[in-house]
Amino acid sequence: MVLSSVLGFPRIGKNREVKKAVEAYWAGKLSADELQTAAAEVRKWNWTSIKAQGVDLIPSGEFTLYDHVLDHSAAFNAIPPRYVGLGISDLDVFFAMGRGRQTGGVDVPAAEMKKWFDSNYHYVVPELSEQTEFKLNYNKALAEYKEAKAAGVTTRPVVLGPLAFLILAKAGREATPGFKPISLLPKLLPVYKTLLKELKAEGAEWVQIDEPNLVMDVAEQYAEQYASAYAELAKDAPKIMLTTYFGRLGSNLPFVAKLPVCGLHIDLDREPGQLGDVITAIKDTSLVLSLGLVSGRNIWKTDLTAAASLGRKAVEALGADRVIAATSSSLLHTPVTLESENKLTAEQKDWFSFALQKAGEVAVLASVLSDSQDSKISQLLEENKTSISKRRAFEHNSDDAVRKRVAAITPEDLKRKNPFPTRREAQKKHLKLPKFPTTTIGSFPQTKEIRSARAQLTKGSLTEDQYNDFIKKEIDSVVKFQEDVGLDLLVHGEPERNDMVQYFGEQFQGFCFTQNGWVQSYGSRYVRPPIIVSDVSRPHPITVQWSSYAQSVTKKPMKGMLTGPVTILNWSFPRVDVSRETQSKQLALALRDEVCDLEKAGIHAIQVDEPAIREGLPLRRVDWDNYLTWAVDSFRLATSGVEDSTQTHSHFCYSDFNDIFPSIQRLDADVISIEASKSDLKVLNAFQQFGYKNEIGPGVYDIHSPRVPSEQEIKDRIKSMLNLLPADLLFVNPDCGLKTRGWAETEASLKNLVAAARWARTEFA
Ligand code: MET
Ligand SMILES: [Zn+2]
Repeated sequence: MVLSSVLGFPRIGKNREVKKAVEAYWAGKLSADELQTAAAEVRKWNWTSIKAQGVDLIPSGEFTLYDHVLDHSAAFNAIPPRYVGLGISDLDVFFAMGRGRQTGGVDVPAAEMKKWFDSNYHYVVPELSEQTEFKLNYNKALAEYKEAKAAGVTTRPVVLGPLAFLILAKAGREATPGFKPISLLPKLLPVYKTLLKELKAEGAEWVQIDEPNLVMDVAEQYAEQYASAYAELAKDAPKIMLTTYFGRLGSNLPFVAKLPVCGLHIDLDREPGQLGDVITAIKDTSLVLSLGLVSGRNIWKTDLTAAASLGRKAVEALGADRVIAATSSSLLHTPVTLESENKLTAEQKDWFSFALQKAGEVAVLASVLSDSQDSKISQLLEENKTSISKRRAFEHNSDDAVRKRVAAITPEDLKRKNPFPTRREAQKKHLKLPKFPTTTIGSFPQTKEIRSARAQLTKGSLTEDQYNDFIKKEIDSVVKFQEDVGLDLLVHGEPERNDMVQYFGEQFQGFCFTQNGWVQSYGSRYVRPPIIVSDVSRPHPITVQWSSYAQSVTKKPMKGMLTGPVTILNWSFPRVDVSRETQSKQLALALRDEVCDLEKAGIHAIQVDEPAIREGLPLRRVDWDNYLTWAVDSFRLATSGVEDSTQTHSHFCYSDFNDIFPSIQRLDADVISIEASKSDLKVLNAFQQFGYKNEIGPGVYDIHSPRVPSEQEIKDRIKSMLNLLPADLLFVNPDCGLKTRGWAETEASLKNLVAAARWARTEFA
């Protein structure tokens, strides 16, 4: 019989219970016990709900209060020395690593965060060195397996594999130069062995071990380590389901097929084409093949008929007992349940399926593949066929004007009028910025008042006019604040935006929105990605009224603020009937009109944020060029309609530039701001090495943490930046927007930032 399985479930709670509990705990309003109780309730709801959908293999252990990679670091005692001996509880150490801590005499920044493969989820990067002493501080997989059992649900525990853990890790500050985390594999394996042995002793039949790096080029060089590690682990463990996702095994398949595990999971949502090769490679083994047929990354209802016909190939070749119908990856990238949506039309609701509905889909698929004679199953399959054909009919309704405009794009549309040096002179005259100009990345604290005004507008208790007046007052005070603090290039603060992507989606044609479609981005930060459902266009100017209002209340230059085409695409749930490239170009054209309108309205610095360009990078290098070409072209299409004197900015919240540097250069933004505060400044070497000539603002402090950087810290930062970058190219700014911060720390931090920039002006005059 074909079994069904879910690889992981959203850990945020149906009503964002986890966010609420975690933040209440941080605020001192909830005790640690109360927090754990709230978390346990969410876990129980997840398990019992997945079970009620008829799923056979239900995940446990992947739940987290912050990040699942951080859970592993904490459980394995991979705690960097700066978080040890602080005299705080283990739970607080865990949160200190995730978000930094600055209370009661303790002052530690957060550990580095990175994007999880090509998703918008961020994990906390493990930091290892020769001194790391792995031990199993606690067995989370075991604890949650038992907890589920007590709740009446038998689960398949999930752990992140040892190779993944080490490949995702970085060398800590204590490590000697040249240290490679992977060298710790022999020291780490005993911990995994204990963990797995305990699971087995407790009766766990299967364990899901995630090794997502197996879909990347990097895995090939570790073929031997995978082999020896799994040979070791398989000795005394539940049956291991080696789990890959987000891509194809490709060249790694030959060695993966030989690993001594009991099952292999592959992603057929992203890479349906790999099924044939995988079947051939494992046919003569006894491996169980888990088919990722239901997308863990998107929200479209699965075409069950198509999925079943793909699945049938595996059943025919391997037999039903060796096949599992599964989600392609963990469902943590999808919202919890469609049941929470009351505003979507019946037509729209019928297009989608969220995590809980996807659990139902794998159960139906497994029944179909097992040739179930159950009339309920055939009825569900028929209903699914009807939904899918209705959606196809909708998809065929295109916006011809938009399609024609995309088809008519010429190389000239992608070019500024003159090269950067010429533009720079024009901009200097126009903007009159001092040396080491200070600016921010755009957003200022999104306070309770702002959120409540927005909620009142939605409810109708504030009229549109009242709301607009409120936003204007907000802009007044943010502008005044920046003048008082002494910043040079101002922003309006983005108070009108619920989210940098959602806001634009709401103004564009072609999007649809959920009320509760929250997805975890990092820690307790969740986003609600818009859904692109049809061709995209801009029916009217969007930000012009706010930016020009802001400019009207100050003499200092105002920077307009837009979200870039690639980021809007990557942070939305895209269509699957049209290529991402086409969707990106449609967005770029809509934004190009907005950029030109801003310029016409007297805004001469315009920032188009592309923080998501990098995470959209395909996982295999051979696929990079194609993506980078259309991604960079989209940015250029959006930004190149302006005069030389208009300064274009872009912003990225990451710092690993080396491998995509030529593309960053090809964006040809006049100024870019990047994250450089949490990582060391090695990143700037690339700018030096590649001869980057445009202006650049490497973030001087980390805004993801409430910690206030001292003036001295920022001066030191600037000083070390100047070792690598010419003084006349340097902007001074934080490393990202301030929307998640409070006013008190924002004011203190920016005052220090301005003071440090002023010091630099005299010091390096
Ligand atoms: C995630 S990048 C954020 C950029 C945006 N302009 C902001 O300041 O919030
Ligand atoms: Zn950012």
